[in-house]
Amino acid sequence: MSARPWSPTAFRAAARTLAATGQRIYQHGWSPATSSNYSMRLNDRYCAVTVSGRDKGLLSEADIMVVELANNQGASPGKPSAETGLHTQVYRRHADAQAVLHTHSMASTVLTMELADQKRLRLEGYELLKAFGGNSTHDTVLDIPVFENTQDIDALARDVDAAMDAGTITHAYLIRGHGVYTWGESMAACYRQLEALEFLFAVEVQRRQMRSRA
Ligand SMILES: CSCCC(=O)C(=O)COP(=O)(O)O
Ligand SMILES: [Zn+2]
Repeated sequence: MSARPWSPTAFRAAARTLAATGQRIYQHGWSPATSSNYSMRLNDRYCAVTVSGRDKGLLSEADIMVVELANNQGASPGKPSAETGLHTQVYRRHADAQAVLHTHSMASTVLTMELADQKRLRLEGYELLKAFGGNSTHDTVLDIPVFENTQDIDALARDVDAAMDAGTITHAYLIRGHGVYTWGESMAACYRQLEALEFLFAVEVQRRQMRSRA
């Protein structure tokens, strides 16, 4: 019987998965300069999350720690991601969420800055929209809300929660000039969504460039 309120075996497995996933994401160029954070649920009270400021290209199991979902406090050694509150908001809200990924790609950064003061990005008509849970056709629309960037993560988490109350967030949200958050019922599902999002963001950037040159 573990003395801790989470299973050490589950923590080690999550840490391995997070380290491997982080390295994979870094290879795509979506987590430059120590940016981004990743997490996995351990149980209904705790998640494993990246330690703040770690190089994601070198991410190892030692860069993962435990935080309590109710209060964002560390429950194992380390300083949790500065954006932990955006991960715990998802786990508190969605009992079926098992993984949360946040990246800082070139495409999400350019796109959200180019969207100026628009409050959402509309993705429409793409076959890859079928990578998102619940979609079985390209003939659909995915609206991704864009929040203004802020250093007040508690306030941003409250705004995201309110948008979820209003039903305007389904699979992901963007933060202007910053990046994207997405979540899933497994790390595989979450990663698939992230990969689809990053691909479609890059497509949208390229389409805008082509239009501006025409
Ligand atoms: C150098 S990136 C600025 C902070 C940020 O947006 C981020 O994603 C990484 O923060 P963390 O505390 O998780 O390292
Ligand atoms: Zn960030």
